Amino acid sequence: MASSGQVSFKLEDHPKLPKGKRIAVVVLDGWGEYKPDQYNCIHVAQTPTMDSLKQGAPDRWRLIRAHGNAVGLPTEDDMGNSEVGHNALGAGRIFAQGAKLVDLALASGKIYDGEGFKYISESFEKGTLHLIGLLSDGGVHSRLDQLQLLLKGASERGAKRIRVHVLTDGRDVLDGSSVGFVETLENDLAKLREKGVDARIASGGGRMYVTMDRYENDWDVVKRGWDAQVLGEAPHKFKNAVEAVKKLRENANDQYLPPFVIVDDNNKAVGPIVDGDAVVTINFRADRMVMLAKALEYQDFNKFDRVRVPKIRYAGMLQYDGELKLPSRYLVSPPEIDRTSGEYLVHNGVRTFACSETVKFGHVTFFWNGNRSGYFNPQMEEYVEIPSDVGITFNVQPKMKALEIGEKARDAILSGKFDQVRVNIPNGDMVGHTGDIEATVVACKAADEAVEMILDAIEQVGGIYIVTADHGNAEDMVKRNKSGEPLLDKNGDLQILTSHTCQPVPIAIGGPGLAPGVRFRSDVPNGGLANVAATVMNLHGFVAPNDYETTLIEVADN
Ligand SMILES: O=C(O)[C@@H](CO)OP(=O)(O)O
Ligand SMILES: [Mn+2]
Ligand SMILES: [Mn+2]
Repeated sequence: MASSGQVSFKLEDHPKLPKGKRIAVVVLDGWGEYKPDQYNCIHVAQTPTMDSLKQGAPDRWRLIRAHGNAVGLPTEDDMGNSEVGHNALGAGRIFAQGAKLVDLALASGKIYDGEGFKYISESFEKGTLHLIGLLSDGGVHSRLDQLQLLLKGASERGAKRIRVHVLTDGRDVLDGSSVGFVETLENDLAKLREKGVDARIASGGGRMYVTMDRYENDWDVVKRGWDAQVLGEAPHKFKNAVEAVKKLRENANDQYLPPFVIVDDNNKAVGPIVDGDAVVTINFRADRMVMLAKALEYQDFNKFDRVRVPKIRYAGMLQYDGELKLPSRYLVSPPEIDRTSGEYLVHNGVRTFACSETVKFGHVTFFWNGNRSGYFNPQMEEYVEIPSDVGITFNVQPKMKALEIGEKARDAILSGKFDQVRVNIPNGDMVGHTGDIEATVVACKAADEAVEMILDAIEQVGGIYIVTADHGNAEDMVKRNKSGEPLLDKNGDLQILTSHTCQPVPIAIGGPGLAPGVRFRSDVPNGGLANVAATVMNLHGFVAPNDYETTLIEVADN
């Protein structure tokens, strides 16, 4: 690719496939393939369009891998997620992802030799080290064991006063598990205190209500976190974090716990962030940390009144946005996802339209383009964001904006202004995360209707479609034992699975513009999301770069 230090973005013509077809690239979020039982909401829902793709031409529908090593995660037990899924879909290669890079940096100790750690450690003598992030072993945004290692490593390297600001999960792990995670953390902090380190939990709140908003859907979420973490103010005050989580769970689940601060005997917050302190946001995943990173780092900031802006040394676990260089300091270098398919295609004349609603908008833009904000070429691309509903859990509005996304995609296809129309349809995932099975069934139906609308438009213009998903979610809503039987909790209730899964996802190609003889190859049995980019490039009439994962399709002579 690289010639004399410069990347050539020119793609070779495909020997058999024509250019100029209009192509819809549809990503169903959280739509895996699993056995058809009553907890498989995709199976229960009426999904005639997706069913017809599956039951249609057998060599134009298959399953691909969307979890573990196939998307650059540390182990085969790691479920897929939107970040790594869309990265793989867009970049056409498998990059070691944040989870893995942080593991390696912690294991080798290199994390402590980097610029980022040196920078924050200059505050250790006089200031407090604050660690803010998601507290679970979900492995999607962060991992408890990484936090534990960092606590140990930082205290061994001079951090004398440490405050942890926890965000409870219940989305990548079972609801209710936050109590156990906070207990574990409290034990670790107690051990540090025995060694003379003044280490405590300072504040907390549920990830979906405090701090971890994304794509600027609702700045109030970040403000609630700021007030607790930085200002030491929250509607709920407790002496002890385990007690806080247990009490607040009486009225909310882990994802939505209201903000709380831990106070001392004088009712004073034990860990506001003040001048001279160091802050690390411990999530490796970008989307739900970027907003807080902006609030912590930007001098000019008007999204909410920060009241007090402490002079701190701030580092992200990773750099979250390569284009914005945000945050400017970080402990571990992010994956260098370069030469994404989006960048190649605009250089080769492919005009692109991308759309989703706010909560998934960055998935088909930012993640698709290798964690990069903005256009490669504004003359060739248009990205449309449909505002998501704010302040609700999506089980009350399970249709979300699927219809609107379908309409926008349809109009973009019919307009003739674009060669690729790319969408993410969020319903299976966003409603699946609520654990509400009935609502998730409604969600899957709505997603299917959006697909139908897009395929109709492709039919009208003689185009091609490629329909796939980024990882599983709605196809399995219960926790199961090894033989696949649903597990009950100690009260005899079903254990609802709010998280993603390790299931494969479907991929289907078709449409009147698909050249005769195009079919899935049989010699890529382990194909995964990273094989999709080369496939899409072929359908646009190009051969993918040599180092891309191989295409899933071939053209049979007939
Ligand atoms: O909501 C999120 O942040 C994750 C789950 O933690 O889901 P997705 O990867 O589908 O965005
Ligand atoms: Mn997703
Ligand atoms: Mn999800």
